[in-house]
Amino acid sequence: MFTFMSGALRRRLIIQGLRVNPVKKWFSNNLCDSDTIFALSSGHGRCGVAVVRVSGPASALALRSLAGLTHSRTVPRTAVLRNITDPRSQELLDKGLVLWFPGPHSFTGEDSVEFHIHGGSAVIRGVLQALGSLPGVRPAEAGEFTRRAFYAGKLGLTEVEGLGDLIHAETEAQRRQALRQMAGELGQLYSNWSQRLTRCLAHVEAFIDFSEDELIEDGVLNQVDSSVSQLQKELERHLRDGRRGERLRGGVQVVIAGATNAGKSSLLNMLCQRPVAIVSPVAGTTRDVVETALDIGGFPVLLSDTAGLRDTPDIVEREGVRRARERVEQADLTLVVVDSTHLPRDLLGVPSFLMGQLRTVLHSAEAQEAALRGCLLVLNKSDLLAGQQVERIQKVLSQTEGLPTACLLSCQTGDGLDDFLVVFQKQVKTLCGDPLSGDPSLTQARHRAHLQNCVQALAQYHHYRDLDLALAAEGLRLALTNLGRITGKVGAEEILDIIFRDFCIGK
Ligand SMILES: Nc1nc2c(ncn2[C@@H]2O[C@H](COP(=O)(O)OP(=O)(O)OP(=O)(O)O)[C@@H](O)[C@H]2O)c(=O)[nH]1
Ligand SMILES: [K+]
Ligand SMILES: [Mg+2]
Repeated sequence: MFTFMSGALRRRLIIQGLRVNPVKKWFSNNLCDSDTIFALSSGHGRCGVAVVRVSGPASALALRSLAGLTHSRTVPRTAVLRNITDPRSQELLDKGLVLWFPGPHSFTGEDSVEFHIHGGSAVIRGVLQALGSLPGVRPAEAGEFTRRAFYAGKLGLTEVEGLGDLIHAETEAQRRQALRQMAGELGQLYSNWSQRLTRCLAHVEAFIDFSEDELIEDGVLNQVDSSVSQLQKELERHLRDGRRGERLRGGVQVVIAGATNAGKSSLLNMLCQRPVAIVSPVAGTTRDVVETALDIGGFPVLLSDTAGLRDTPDIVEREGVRRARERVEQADLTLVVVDSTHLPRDLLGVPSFLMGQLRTVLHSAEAQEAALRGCLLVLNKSDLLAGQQVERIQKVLSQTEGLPTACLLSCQTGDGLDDFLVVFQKQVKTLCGDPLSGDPSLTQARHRAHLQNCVQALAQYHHYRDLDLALAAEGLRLALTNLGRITGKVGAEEILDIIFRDFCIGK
């Protein structure tokens, strides 16, 4: 469309900082990239095989010194079984597999070597010390391999984060989400938005520069308007995801709450299958928040048991109750536990009794609809009910509207546990969403903040569009900067520092 744009305008865009990459400056200020680095890349502790990774210009030297291989005569990316010796003493350290990855076709983009050795601590120490004795070779800092890969353009920031998440993934669903992000789907989504925005900005700039000379077709700005509105819609939809991706990454916060002695700690112990919390007939046993991580059908859950809610003169218990309330406020899902032997004998009174319990736990006069959706009722101690009572209660509940799903169970006998788990899993799954379907999810608060700024900046465009086109363009530029911060195209030093700091050595 604007073939004339290539000259002056493009230069201006570059001067205004759109293509300048501050990452480079930051990198050279902070770490010396001419060093060759090494680290144990497999886990610590005794194991069958350990992987030691080397990256940087002296990798060929490491290959020759420890494995007696000349890089030019070694087949790239192919394992060879070699004696591994200490170059200082020529002492045999181990016999293992050696792989040569000449740059740029390596993870970091630099020359790299991998030593797959036996996992004993003396073997590992010997090889690491031998590498450290070579000139220009030093131990890697946390996350340095990934940092180099990022710098070499092998990974975008969202992919780096995906890789970090993959390393830390503990459940199936977390692994799926992380793999998807690492493969670049989230990065692609954001890059696509960036490209569209860049185009919009270029058109507005062109309009500013050339419309007076009538070199520009009418309707260009209208086109930009509709592209920006469309982008806004997509961004807002992406943001309106109910925090599913972030929840799946960090774990669903599930809080067990209710009156004292309802059996909250018993429920926690039953779900974890170990005695995490103290159970006793003494009301007010639990005071601290007791937290454990669980895998519920492939989804991560952080389950917290809390102090029983009651008024008490005991200051320690009162603090426990305060903490319990705080947790309930922050919870994604609250399991409200009720001692079912306390249900009114007249079953018609059951719904209003339960509503009263919910109000106490959720701490609002109206147990609001939204709060109720994040709730499950657990009617515990069903073993103490007379035979037909269970069915009668279930019947009343099935005919009542406006209450959250209720499950009758016994933490003593395990009756009703399977049905409860089905309901529980379903709720957790809804809260996390399916990591494989639809657009990839937003996984980090960092992305959310930048995207929100981006939406605001787009609003700035609309606001100034008819008042001052230069300010409107500034809105687009700001939006673009924020998208760039997510993918690392516009590097802010602090962001990079945080991301790489969270990595382990050797990754
Ligand atoms: N019969 C029966 N007893 C139960 C059941 N669940 C818990 N109990 C008993 O109820 C008492 C209280 O159980 P806890 O799990 O300590 O109750 P809690 O809600 O954690 O109590 P606080 O921490 O004091 O608020 C204990 O004596 C448990 O053995 C159940 O399903 N059936
Ligand atoms: K108790
Ligand atoms: Mg307890």
